[in-house]
Amino acid sequence: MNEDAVSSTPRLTIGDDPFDPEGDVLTTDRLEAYMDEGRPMLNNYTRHAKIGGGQHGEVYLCYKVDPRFPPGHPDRRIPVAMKSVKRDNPRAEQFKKLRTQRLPTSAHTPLADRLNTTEAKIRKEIAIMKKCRHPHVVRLYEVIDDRMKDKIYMVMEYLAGGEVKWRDDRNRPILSVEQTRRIIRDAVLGLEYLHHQGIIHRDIKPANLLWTEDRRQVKIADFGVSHFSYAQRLASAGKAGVAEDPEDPILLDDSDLTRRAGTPSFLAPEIIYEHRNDFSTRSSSLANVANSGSPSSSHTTTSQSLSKASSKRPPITKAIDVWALGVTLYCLLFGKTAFSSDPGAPSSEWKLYNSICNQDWTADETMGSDRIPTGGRHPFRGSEGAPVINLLDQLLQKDPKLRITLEEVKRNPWFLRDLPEPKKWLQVTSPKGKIDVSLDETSDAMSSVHFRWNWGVVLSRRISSLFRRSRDANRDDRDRGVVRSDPHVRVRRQKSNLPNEATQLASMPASSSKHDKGKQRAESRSLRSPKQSSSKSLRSKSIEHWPATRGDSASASTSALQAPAHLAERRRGSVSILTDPNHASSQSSPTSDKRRARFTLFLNSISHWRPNKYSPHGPSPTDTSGPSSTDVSVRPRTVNYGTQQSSRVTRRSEEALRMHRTRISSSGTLTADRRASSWGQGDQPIEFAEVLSLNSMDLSDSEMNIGAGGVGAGYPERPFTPRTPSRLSNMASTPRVESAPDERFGPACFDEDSSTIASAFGEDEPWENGSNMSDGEGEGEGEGDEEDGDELGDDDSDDQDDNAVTFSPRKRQPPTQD
Ligand SMILES: Nc1ncnc2c1ncn2[C@@H]1O[C@H](COP(=O)(O)OP(=O)(O)OP(=O)(O)O)[C@@H](O)[C@H]1O
Repeated sequence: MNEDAVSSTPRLTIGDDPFDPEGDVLTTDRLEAYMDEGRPMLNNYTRHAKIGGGQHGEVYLCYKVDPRFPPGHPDRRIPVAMKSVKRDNPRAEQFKKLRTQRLPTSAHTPLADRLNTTEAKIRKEIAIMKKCRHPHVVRLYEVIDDRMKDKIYMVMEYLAGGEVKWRDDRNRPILSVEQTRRIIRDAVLGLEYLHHQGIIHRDIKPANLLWTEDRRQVKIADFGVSHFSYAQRLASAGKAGVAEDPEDPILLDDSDLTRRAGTPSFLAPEIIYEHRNDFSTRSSSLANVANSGSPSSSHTTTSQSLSKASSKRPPITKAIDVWALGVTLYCLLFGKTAFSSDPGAPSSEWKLYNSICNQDWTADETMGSDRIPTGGRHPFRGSEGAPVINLLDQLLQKDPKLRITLEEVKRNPWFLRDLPEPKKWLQVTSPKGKIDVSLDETSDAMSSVHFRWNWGVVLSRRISSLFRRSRDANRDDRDRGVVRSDPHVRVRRQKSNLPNEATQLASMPASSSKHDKGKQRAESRSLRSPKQSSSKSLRSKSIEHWPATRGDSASASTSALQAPAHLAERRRGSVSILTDPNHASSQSSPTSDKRRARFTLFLNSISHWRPNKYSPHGPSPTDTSGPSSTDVSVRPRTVNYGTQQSSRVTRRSEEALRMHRTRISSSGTLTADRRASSWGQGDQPIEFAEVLSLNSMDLSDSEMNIGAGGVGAGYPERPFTPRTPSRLSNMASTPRVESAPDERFGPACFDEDSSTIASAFGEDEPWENGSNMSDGEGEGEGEGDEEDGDELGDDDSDDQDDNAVTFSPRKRQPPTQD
């Protein structure tokens, strides 16, 4: 390749365009491990240093190689983080045996297999990360899932700055208050986006906030224990914003809720609720203290909330992330966690939880490495520390119902300080403007039959007549327990035992699974008018009142108008037709509802027909008889290394859910009540013992902070050194510090205009890698250094031990991409 050709070659991409906010996550079902010029390769990725290791997996720095560029060209490689997690489930052995029998490779993964231990965990993590496209959330580019291998690989955006460090070895803060504000601002933006997507992170802490290479941004990482809440997504985005996801069964699986997730010091009081004391006496004494010292009013609020919080176990909602964010802010400001056991006393988990539930936090006289005076725990109004202490007070509100929301955090004066245009910033960073699920997208997502509402008027007339003819036939079919499907296939499905439509609308369908009930409850709740909601409030005490009723009343009322059609369609297990709220509200009339219902029936009748989607060799799309019919892997794009022929068997999520229900309800790992109520979506609170198995065991002080991380080694003497050597920095995708302001977001931003504003930093000066920003010397040594023989040597030895991957010595032909 000559110079000119190289310079005109488009920038290297991962997948089609990894930085395209709309870009799909690539799914690759073949893994080839080989040595190329002495380096281990995994498909197109050269593997380098190990940059992290978690409970279940390892994270490696890798480089995507673009063969279009000659060796040595700066665009030939871009860094990525590759996390590998070993499939480790009870069926692993069985799989191995099956593999040796040379069963054909297929992405057709029985759902039951997806719901086991580690594999289920990573699949859920993947499913959640696939939903995320935000400048402050670590981006997933590709999933390499070769069923013949023991590991699943996640290729992610590489955050070269490492995790946020916040304390020195003597527990003193190492970040300035201004730096802290910027970090928290980034985290709030990322978290707000996640919540809007219906995702509860469950493990917010400094160690899960990763710096970009230039340390101008942090991004939220590690979705290993995150939870997708259908109700939350519904509340944030409205019905029109909730497209069914092919990975619903994985996302909605909450068997992990029976395990406590998160890091002890960052757990919200409602998670460890049984550790609360009887607050009635305690709260009054705290209130007295609060009133005696002319404190800011916020403390009184916290104290009063203790007694209220004691009456009943509050639902566990996204507010747990807000609490954890409060603890994170506290860590950054004070160099220690907000709650701990009594100093001097032998530490125990029980004491920590007791402290979280029952004790107030304290504030040092100064905060940050710049030692700004706080004014103590109860500063006078107008004092320098009052705004931030006040914010902490609201974040660390023990009663989740009274806890500040992220929307409110964003309006806090301390939080907004130093932003040039706060109003514009608030406007641009609102996730509500970011997620517009168009009708096209939803119809595409719901069914492989492409249906556009733009054609609706014309089409409706045509298919109304068609429908009239087909309706009776359909009805007959349904009565006989037959579903229309692939033109060549007619199979029986479980016959509904529901008496009639009216009964079904009035109560939850007896034939629908428990799994779906929580979803239905959440939907029907959001469909209620505010008035109806309030009249139901006595009945639904454990339900979180999602902000949709406040902020999205238009879509809520629209949804209410759509309720009959929607419930009718759900009753039949059909695809949902999602409409543009404005469009729908303007057209809502008995006639249009009727028409919509007809469409629903029509789609229901044809939705099982997906021409050319099935492999001729795959199982029947509607064959529900065996485990092989449970594949849910609707994958938008697949790169098939070695062969261009895809033998994917896709299945609509609705079918998958049905399969899933049958399995789950019989296995007993998931109940709607457990899922719904533990996340504030259901009427029946579960026994807390089901969620937590708390053992009061003694932990040392350091153990208590396990996972909190944050110790900056060598602070403050050692200057900050970027983890990625400068030579490689030139190749990194993230722009250098000197870059123009608009580029600061790097290629992962949404668009140029919003990127400047959307930056939590809100200003153009480069991030100061001050001497107090120690990165831990040696931590990144050799990382990413392509010439570093030791590093590769390490990798090699790892590889020899790695029974999941064997790097064959042969040099492989460059793979072809879609
Ligand atoms: N995208 C990334 N860029 C840079 N480093 C990363 C990235 N993802 C993870 N790491 C590093 O790898 C470490 C482990 O990653 P991660 O937390 O995702 O693994 P895990 O198995 O889920 O860990 P844990 O069991 O602690 O939850 C992180 O602490 C971080 O230092």
